[in-house]
Amino acid sequence: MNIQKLTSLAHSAKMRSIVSLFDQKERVDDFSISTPHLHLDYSKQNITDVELEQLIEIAQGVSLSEEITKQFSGVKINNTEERSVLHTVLRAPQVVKQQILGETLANEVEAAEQQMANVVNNVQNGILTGHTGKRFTDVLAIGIGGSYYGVKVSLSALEHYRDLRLAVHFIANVDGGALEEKLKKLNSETTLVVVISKTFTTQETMLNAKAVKQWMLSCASVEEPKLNNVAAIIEKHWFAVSSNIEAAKEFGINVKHILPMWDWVGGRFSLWSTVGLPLALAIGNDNFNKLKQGAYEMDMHFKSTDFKHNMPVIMALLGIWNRNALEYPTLAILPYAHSLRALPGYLQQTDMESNGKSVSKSGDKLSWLTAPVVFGQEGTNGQHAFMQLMHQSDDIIPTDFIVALKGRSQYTENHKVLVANCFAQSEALMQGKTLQQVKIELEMSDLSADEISLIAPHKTMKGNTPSNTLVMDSLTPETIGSLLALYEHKIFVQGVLWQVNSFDQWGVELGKQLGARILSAIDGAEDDLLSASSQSLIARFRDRSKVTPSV
Ligand SMILES: O=P(O)(O)OC[C@H]1O[C@H](O)[C@H](O)[C@@H](O)[C@@H]1O
Repeated sequence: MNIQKLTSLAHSAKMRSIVSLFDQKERVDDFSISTPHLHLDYSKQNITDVELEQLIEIAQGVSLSEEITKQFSGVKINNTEERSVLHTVLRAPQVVKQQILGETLANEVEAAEQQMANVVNNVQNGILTGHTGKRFTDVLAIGIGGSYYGVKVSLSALEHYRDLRLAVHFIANVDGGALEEKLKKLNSETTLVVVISKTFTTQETMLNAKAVKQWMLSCASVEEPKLNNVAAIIEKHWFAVSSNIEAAKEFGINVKHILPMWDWVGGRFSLWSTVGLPLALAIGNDNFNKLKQGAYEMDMHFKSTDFKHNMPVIMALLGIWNRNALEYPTLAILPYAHSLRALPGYLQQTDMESNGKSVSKSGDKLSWLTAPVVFGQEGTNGQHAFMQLMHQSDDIIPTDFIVALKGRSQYTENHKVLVANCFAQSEALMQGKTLQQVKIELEMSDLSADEISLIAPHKTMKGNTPSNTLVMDSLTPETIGSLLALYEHKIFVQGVLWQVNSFDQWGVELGKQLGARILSAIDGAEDDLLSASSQSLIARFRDRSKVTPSV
């Protein structure tokens, strides 16, 4: 990436006000893009036509079009793991699957989709039941990271589409308190369990799965002594989604209940695969397919639209502009929809786990910074908390505002207020309030000149915070599919510009390895290579929890 070019371009941008850019008459039209399900207004970004053109040239300079083609056609762009990155193929029509994957693999994928659709139909129709013949009323999905966030965000976004006979619960955290709280609410006789783990080795997921198995078996032995047949209970109630079929079998899961995953679909992009089972159980096959259709439409837009009118490309370039040219280190995600409350968490994983890197694909140290720190919360709650800092500290925090024009509840007045708050915040963050404006306002009050001088600086707002506003008509499977695919592609484009491998996560791996070492140390193993701080914390824990050495 031509970082010098970016830095020199940013020189004048850093000095000017975003508001002044609106002198250009057609700015709102020129700085907006519509796709079948989404509308992006990026006119409140601190950027001009000319600068955007230069950014597009930078993108062309790293052969972005060719990189897009490589991704969609299955070239192994995840070079450190020698893998293709083909989540997009999962939402494409069968004929495209055949072209990209070849006939045999495409047929396997189709068979897995059919298997999943059958499970959904059979659970919803009461053909698949628990071991006592009762219908399933609850689904407990056990998984973490990419085997959790995508399903979680879509399920809360599409709550209105949920089959009310079936509630879906998640266990991701390894905290036993979370597990206990969840299990208290469940009836083991009518609970279907799905263990989602691509590797089927993730410590948290495996530990939780074992605990839930134990719970289910102990409930059965208390309530129905005659039916205390371990294999039958696990066989009927348990499902697995994994690419490690052997490990799932070993766990005791009925082979017919194991749905395959593919190593060419990364965990954080896997919602479109059989990982979506708990979601499909909740919203039904038709709606799940509509979600995929919405994503596919975004794929088509991304693949076939020139960069200037390409929503993911433009969002990516704006992100690069804010991060590397204007040097803003953070990105706020503010969905003005309670149903999208899980979006910031989901994007923290997809964005930061993908692009939080500092070496290029060929292993060279980069001379620019990559992914911003992503954070956020549902609006309007954030307004009554961290947004104070966004208005008045000297840090500028670029923001994505996301809102649906039509609400889903009967409380139309609430929805109007919600939307008004969304639009008001982007305006306030851009306009700010000068000392002069505050003083004029205060002069209308009873305050003395001295009091005005004292209070006025406290009421000024810096403004000039850039933002995108992403608007959809309403929250539907298609719009949510499009929205998630939009961010997937934005992240991909940024990875290409930053020249990183967006599809590995070695940093997370280190945490996993050290987690195992610390666990052994807690169990009594000597580990002199651990820091004095960690050794002391381990000793304190052993002392307080009376751990008996097992090694
Ligand atoms: O699906 P699993 O194999 O259990 O992996 C779950 C998660 O593990 C790690 O945290 C990875 O960084 C994630 O990308 C992955 O989604």
